[in-house]
Amino acid sequence: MSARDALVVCADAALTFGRGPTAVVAVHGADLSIMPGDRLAVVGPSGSGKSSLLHLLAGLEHPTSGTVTRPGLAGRTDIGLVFQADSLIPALDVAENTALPLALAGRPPAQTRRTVSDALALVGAADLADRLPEEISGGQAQRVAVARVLAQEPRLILADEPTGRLDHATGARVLDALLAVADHTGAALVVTTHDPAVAARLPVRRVMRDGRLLARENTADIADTEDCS
Ligand SMILES: Nc1ncnc2c1ncn2[C@@H]1O[C@H](COP(=O)(O)OP(=O)(O)OP(=O)(O)O)[C@@H](O)[C@H]1O
Repeated sequence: MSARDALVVCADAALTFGRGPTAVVAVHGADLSIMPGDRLAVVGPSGSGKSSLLHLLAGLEHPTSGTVTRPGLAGRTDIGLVFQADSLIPALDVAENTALPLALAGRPPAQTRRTVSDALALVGAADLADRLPEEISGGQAQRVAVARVLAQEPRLILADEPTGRLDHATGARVLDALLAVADHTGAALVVTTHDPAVAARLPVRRVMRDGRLLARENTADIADTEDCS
């Protein structure tokens, strides 16, 4: 696969918040390519710049210097985002929340219904379809957020601390759902986490420390982050 096949390419991409003496460099010149089918964990302690890097990949932030390009993506709809929590719309039930990207894209309701029920079944949330977000647990809500991404069929899934507020067992189910959805759709998957156990579920790991993206699969550094959540 060549660089032209990359979904996203960060070339010396930096992100600084503010100016002058109070400026915070959240990401120092990061070089990173996300290729189709990649499964990548970005692991590091709180404040190390993981979310900022993910926002650069997603185009939610523009690099202060360097570049972020998306040669292999047609547009924002090719990117599915999963955040830490609270991403469901309270007034919509689980099925409606899952259908939202499709409804916004103008997909016919009959086709949407089938996709939504398949997506909810894949993440183990089929029985929650009629419930409101306030009637389900945090872990269930995260699985619904993952189902919503599945319905969107993106080429790249970016998940920012998707298990951050969950206990280990619940977090593991959310990660199962993310991996199942990535496998089902063939999407590349990038997960940020401060939890080495979550990072260990993905085949490639990059450590972030003080805004710097360290070398691939540096397991000693991953172990070092264990107490830094
Ligand atoms: N909008 C912002 N304005 C100013 N500084 C910011 C902003 N967003 C992030 N930062 C700073 O950038 C640095 C990196 O933050 P970031 O949220 O990317 O780290 P993180 O590793 O994702 O941490 P966490 O796991 O706590 O979310 C931190 O010093 C943070 O305070």
